[in-house]
Formats: sequence, structure tokens, C-alpha cells
Amino acid sequence: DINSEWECRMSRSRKMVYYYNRATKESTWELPAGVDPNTIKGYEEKVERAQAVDPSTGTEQIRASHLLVKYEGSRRPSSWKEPTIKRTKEEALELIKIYQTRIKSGEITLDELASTESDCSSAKRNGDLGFFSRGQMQPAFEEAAFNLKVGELSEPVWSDSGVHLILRTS
Ligand SMILES: N=C(N)NCCC[C@H](NC(=O)[C@@H]1CCC/C1=C\[C@H](COP(=O)(O)O)NC(=O)[C@@H](N)Cc1ccccc1)C(N)=O
Repeated sequence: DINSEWECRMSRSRKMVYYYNRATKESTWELPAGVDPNTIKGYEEKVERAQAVDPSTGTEQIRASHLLVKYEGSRRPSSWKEPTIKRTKEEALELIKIYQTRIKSGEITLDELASTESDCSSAKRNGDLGFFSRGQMQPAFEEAAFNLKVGELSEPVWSDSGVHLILRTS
């Protein structure tokens, strides 16, 4: 039937999803009238990924929130919370593990905890970092964030800034 003939494809040049009909060989930018997108091969991941592509650079971008705990050896051992951060690396890890347990138990969300406990200025935005593509964040942070599924919380991740919990949101 008409639904089974359509499939989703990604236009390399325009970095946009288009629809191709295998039977009639026609292609169109808009979802063909009367076709249920859920019956189109490749709809989910193509459209999902299409939204995650930064149109200006064509590179994949994700959105994440994080909770950062700094320590005396952080590249900038200061934050909106404390002018001089003195906790040790071990103490920072203990703290982040307590936060991780509280978030995983459902007692509190990362957003709520980041807003009061994160040593990053993004605490003012409940830890939200907005969308970012590869090449912007420190390597260890980027690697961990891009390997998360949407909605997944990371294990403790070390960067030069300190230790983070990362929640991928988009
Ligand atoms: N959205 C971007 N592109 N902003 C530039 C990110 C720079 C990048 N930052 C990091 O990799 C870590 C991981 C996330 C936060 C972060 C570090 C620090 C805290 O650590 P510190 O630098 O005192 O050592 N927070 C930031 O940078 C904040 N502007 C993040 C932010 C805050 C509010 C709104 C959006 C983003 C880097 N290459 O250093």
C-alpha cells in the first residue's frame, strides 16, 4: 500500500530529511499527504538525527545538563558558591557519588540538585548547557556526553574543571 512505498532519506547537500517513494521514484521535502510517518522506513532515527544536526555546520549537536563539583586541583578552584574551593579530589568524588545515588533513586532530579550544588555557572540554568557539537567541551566531557542516550545519566566524569554528572537531554 502507499505507506510501504515511502522511505525517509537524508539530503547530504541540504542536511535535511526528505521522502522517497521506491515505487514511483518521486521524492519530496514534505511528508506526503495521507501517509502515516510511523509507517515510513527510517522515519524515527532520520528525523530524530535531523533535528540534532546544527544546520549551520551540519554537525551533530546534543543538549545536556551537568552538575560540577570542583576541588583544590581544579583548573579554576572557585565558583559562584565558594570564592576558594578547598575540598580534596576524594571529597569531590564522594560528594558526586552521593548526588548520583540521590538522583538515581528518584529522590531528586539533576536539575534541582545542580541549581544549588553545581560549581558551574550553569547552575543558574539548572545545569543546562544548551546545545553543543563536538569540539566545544573538554575531551573527556564531550566523549561521555555524546555516548549517552537521551535521558541517560552519566557515571562521574573527570575534566580539568572537576568531576561532573552529565544528563543528556536532547
Ligand atoms: N556552551 C559552551 N560551548 N560553553 C563553553 C564551554 C567551554 C568548555 N567547558 C567544559 O568543557 C566544561 C564542561 C561543561 C562546563 C565546563 C566548564 C565550566 C566550569 O568549569 P571552569 O571553566 O570554571 O573550570 N563551565 C563553562 O564552561 C560554562 N561556560 C558552561 C555554561 C554555563 C552557562 C551556560 C552555558 C554553558 C571548555 N572547553 O572548557
